[in-house]
Amino acid sequence: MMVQLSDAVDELEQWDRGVALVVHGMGGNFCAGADLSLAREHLRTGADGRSMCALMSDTLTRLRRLPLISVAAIDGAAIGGGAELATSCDFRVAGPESNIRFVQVKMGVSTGWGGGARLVGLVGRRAALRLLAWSPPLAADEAAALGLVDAVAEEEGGALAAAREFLGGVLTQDAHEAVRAVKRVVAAADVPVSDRLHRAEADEFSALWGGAHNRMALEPPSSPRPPRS
Ligand SMILES: CC[C@@H](C(=O)O)C(=O)SCCNC(=O)CCNC(=O)[C@H](O)C(C)(C)COP(=O)(O)OP(=O)(O)OC[C@H]1O[C@@H](n2cnc3c(N)ncnc32)[C@H](O)[C@@H]1OP(=O)(O)O
Repeated sequence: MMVQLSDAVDELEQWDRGVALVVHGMGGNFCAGADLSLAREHLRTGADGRSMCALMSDTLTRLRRLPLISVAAIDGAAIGGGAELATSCDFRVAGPESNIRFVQVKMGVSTGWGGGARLVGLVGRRAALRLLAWSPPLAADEAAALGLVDAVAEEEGGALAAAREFLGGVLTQDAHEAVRAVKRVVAAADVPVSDRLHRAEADEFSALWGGAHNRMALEPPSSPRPPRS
């Protein structure tokens, strides 16, 4: 999935007539983060963790810098890397029963895909630290109150339709080139800072990935693991 996402962003970078993008999940959840089976079997060391961060940080940064207005349509769970993916979009629209949870600390790591730095930008320093260090599951209305979610759909399963509605004004006005231009202007504003912060975040992540706490947290639920909350 990580490679497929990177390939999809490659394609979107070539889409010169587009104005908007909605990122959504399938099967009732937005995204459950990294594939835990893959991580258990094939991503065992800090060096593996660094490679994963390099790919995902690059992919999500490129997604964020596309000259398209991007909206994450969040029904169900956005967990771990899934929460980081949600922060890489320009806006988030969530179903009323959805939840966003940064479980990284429970997994024995920090954020590593640039989501920590983006979260500070979205909700501020104190709220970001609370969401990252305590890992509470964040309900849609609480996320909206923090400014992490921009609109809450009327019913669960309705995030995709609500995201389209949210974008309505941008899609109907005859100013595609101008919208792409303002998105490029906004995206350029955070380039030097975000590149430096994302490298530091990947350093923190890879120093912890593959460590004892992380290995235990990656075990299947039937095995002993640290409590999540
Ligand atoms: C390296 C990045 C790192 C980070 O930065 O944090 C991560 O992203 S680590 C991954 C963090 N994600 C999780 O811990 C997700 C754990 N999963 C859940 O909380 C729940 O499964 C869910 C996503 C909320 C869905 O719950 P529900 O609808 O009740 O379904 P199930 O729990 O029965 O799950 C169905 C099925 O899917 C498997 N599953 C779920 N998440 C993952 C995952 N991340 N990787 C691989 N497989 C996952 C789950 O094991 C079930 O499988 P089966 O038992 O075979 O049906």
